[in-house]
This record gives sequence, structure tokens and C-alpha cells, in this order.
Amino acid sequence: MTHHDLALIGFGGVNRALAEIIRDRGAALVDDLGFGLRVVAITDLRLGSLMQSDGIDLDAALAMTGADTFAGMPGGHAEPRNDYVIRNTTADVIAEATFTNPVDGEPAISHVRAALESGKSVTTTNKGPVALAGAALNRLAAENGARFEYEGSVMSGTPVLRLAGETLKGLRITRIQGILNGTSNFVLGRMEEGKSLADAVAEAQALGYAEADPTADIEGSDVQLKVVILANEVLGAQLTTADVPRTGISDITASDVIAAAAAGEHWKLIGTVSRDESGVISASVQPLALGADHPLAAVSGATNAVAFTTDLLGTVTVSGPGAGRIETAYALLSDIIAIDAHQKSYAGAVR
Ligand SMILES: NC(=O)c1ccc[n+]([C@@H]2O[C@H](COP(=O)([O-])OP(=O)(O)OC[C@H]3O[C@@H](n4cnc5c(N)ncnc54)[C@H](O)[C@@H]3O)[C@@H](O)[C@H]2O)c1
Ligand SMILES: N[C@@H](CCO)C(=O)O
Repeated sequence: MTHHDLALIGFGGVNRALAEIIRDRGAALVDDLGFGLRVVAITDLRLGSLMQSDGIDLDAALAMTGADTFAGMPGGHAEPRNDYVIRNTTADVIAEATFTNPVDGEPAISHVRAALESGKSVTTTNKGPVALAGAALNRLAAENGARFEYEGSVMSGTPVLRLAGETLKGLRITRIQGILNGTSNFVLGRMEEGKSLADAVAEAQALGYAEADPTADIEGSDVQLKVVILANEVLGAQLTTADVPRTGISDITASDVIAAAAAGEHWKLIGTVSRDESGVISASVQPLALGADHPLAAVSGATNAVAFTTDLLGTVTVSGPGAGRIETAYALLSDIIAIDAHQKSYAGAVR
């Protein structure tokens, strides 16, 4: 039986949930997947870093709070030392789940680069590296015989990127339109029920949906990153965030939302990518009041949905959780499964 050793960079909601899945379902996963998982390094801005090549006691790590640091533990240090840990850990897979920086993607881009340069594969839910440096990081992965996987960067654990890349091949996709931010969709739904925007955002934060700075959810920059990822990954575009005009939901009032609902419409923050007849790709992010007959109008709470308009199949819509700690940790697990499958098929091919 093979196994994969993991280094978790950022030990917040998502990577903690991955540690919980490994702790609680590790034995069943061995049976289901044919490989074992062990965490051998953790870094975090608040906790510092911990490296134990025989495997970290996940109960002890999960019991740590923001008031603790790893300093007193064997292999522990009060500083995160991300670059040192990523380059020197015995892990073969790095799980990057630090804050998304929508402006320049740092320091996560540097974390991913350090991992790939040292021949380690990366799974990430962080949208910054994928949207702002995806092509360069994919090239770096190929040059170093490693994999760069990021299913959770769009719609958390709900499969979209791998689904589009693998099972919609051969179709001509002319439009991708979706509800791509769980927090804003949850907030608009709560406002329809009479809550204020501020109270609804606080609720989304408590549920683990929101970004560390929820402005990214409310002002549309989170959707802007996801639209860039969809355009570049699915349609082979080379868009940057500067190419995607964006309007968020902060100017929509509770009374707008309630009045629209009374008229049978629902406000949604919509990301759109279109390819015209001549192949030019454009994208936008804006709130729209959708009539009840629109396929995205009934998507509620933190659920996301994306509709692919295709030539041979008509419109294919995928919906599922778009945020949440466990749901997003599942995306990391699905990436590790893809990394394992790729390594095994490569080993089979060179044998
Ligand atoms: N929570 C979700 O529903 C969800 C869904 C999809 C994608 N994501 C993305 O996944 C990532 C993680 O999300 P989360 O909900 O776990 O966030 P979180 O805020 O709960 O955790 C992030 C952790 O990273 C740590 N961190 C930040 N910068 C660091 C650095 N430079 N070095 C070491 N540690 C650092 C923080 O201390 C924190 O513990 C984010 O990029 C987010 O955008 C989250
Ligand atoms: N904050 C994001 C997390 C998923 O990327 C959301 O609410 O959709």
C-alpha cells in the first residue's frame, strides 16, 4: 500500500477540516482509495510551525487554539517559517490554505512555487495563485515532475474544473454563468428574510463561508478571481482580473431585495464568461435580479451553481456547496486522489 505525507500550510478552517477527515476517516479512506494519509508538517501565522516526519498527533494539533504555539513541541517553532518547512519537509504533497490575497496572490504564490521547485505536488483552495499565476505555476509543476491541483478554488468541493476539463471535452462552450460566491448568496437570502447586510455577513463568517476580509465576498473580487479561473482553465483564455469589470452587492438594500422577491425576482451576484463568434472571450461580475424562470434564481444559501452553454449538449448546470470548511477540505482530498492517480499512471507508463 502507498501513502502520502502532507504538509498543511495555514491551519485555519479548511486545513483543520482536512486534518479531521484524515483523523476520523483515515482507515476507511485506505480501504476506499488504496493509499494512506499522514500529516508530517503544519505551519500557521498564529501557531508557528511543526515538523514531525513520523506523523503529527492530529488530536493534539487540533486542540491548539490561537493562544497556543507549536514552540514547546518536538519539531515545533513559534514562527511559521513557511519557505523552510515547504522546502525541507518530508511531505510529498503540500496543502496550501492560507488567506486568498486578491491583489497579488502573495504569499501563497511563493508557497506554491517553493513546493513545486522542490518537486512536491500542491493542492490548494487558495484562489490567488490559480487566478493570478496559474499558467506559470502549471509550467513549473510540469518542469519539476509535480502536480498543481486546485479543484476547490471554484465552488469548494463541488466538482467543476475537473468535470469541465475531463468530461465536457469535445463540446464548444460559448458561455459560463454562475453563482460563484457562497457568502454573498447566503447574505442576499438572509436580506430577503429581513436581516441587515452586516448581520448576515457576521452569520456567514461564523459558518466559515466568508473570506478573512469579507469585503472580497461582498464587493465581488472573490467572484472576479473565480471568473478568471473559469475563463482561463475551461476556455483557454489568458484573462487577468483587470479584464473583468466587477460590481458587488453592497449597494443593494434589504428593501430592494424584499421588493424584488415580492415581484417574483431574486437578486444574485452573477459571474459570466462569454466567447463570441470570432473567439474573443470577455467576462464580468454584477448583481442581477433574476426572474423565477431563470435556472439560477432558485439557488439559495451558500449553494453555488454554474451553467455551461454548449453546442452539442445545450446548457449543463452543476450545483452544490460553494463554501464551508468540510466541503472545501473535500476538494483538497479530491486533489490528493488526482495526484495519486497521476503518479500511479506515470509509474505504470515508465515501467
Ligand atoms: N472556507 C471556505 O468555504 C473556502 C472555500 C473555498 C476556498 N477557500 C479558500 O481556502 C483558503 C483557506 O480558507 P479558510 O476558510 O481555512 O481560511 P481561514 O481564515 O479559516 O484560515 C486561514 C489560515 O491561514 C493562516 N495563514 C494566513 N496567512 C498565513 C501565512 N502567511 N503563513 C501561514 N499561515 C497563514 C491563518 O492564520 C489561518 O489560520 C482561503 O484562501 C480561502 O479563500 C475557503
Ligand atoms: N468566501 C468564499 C469561499 C469559497 O471560495 C465564498 O463565500 O464563496
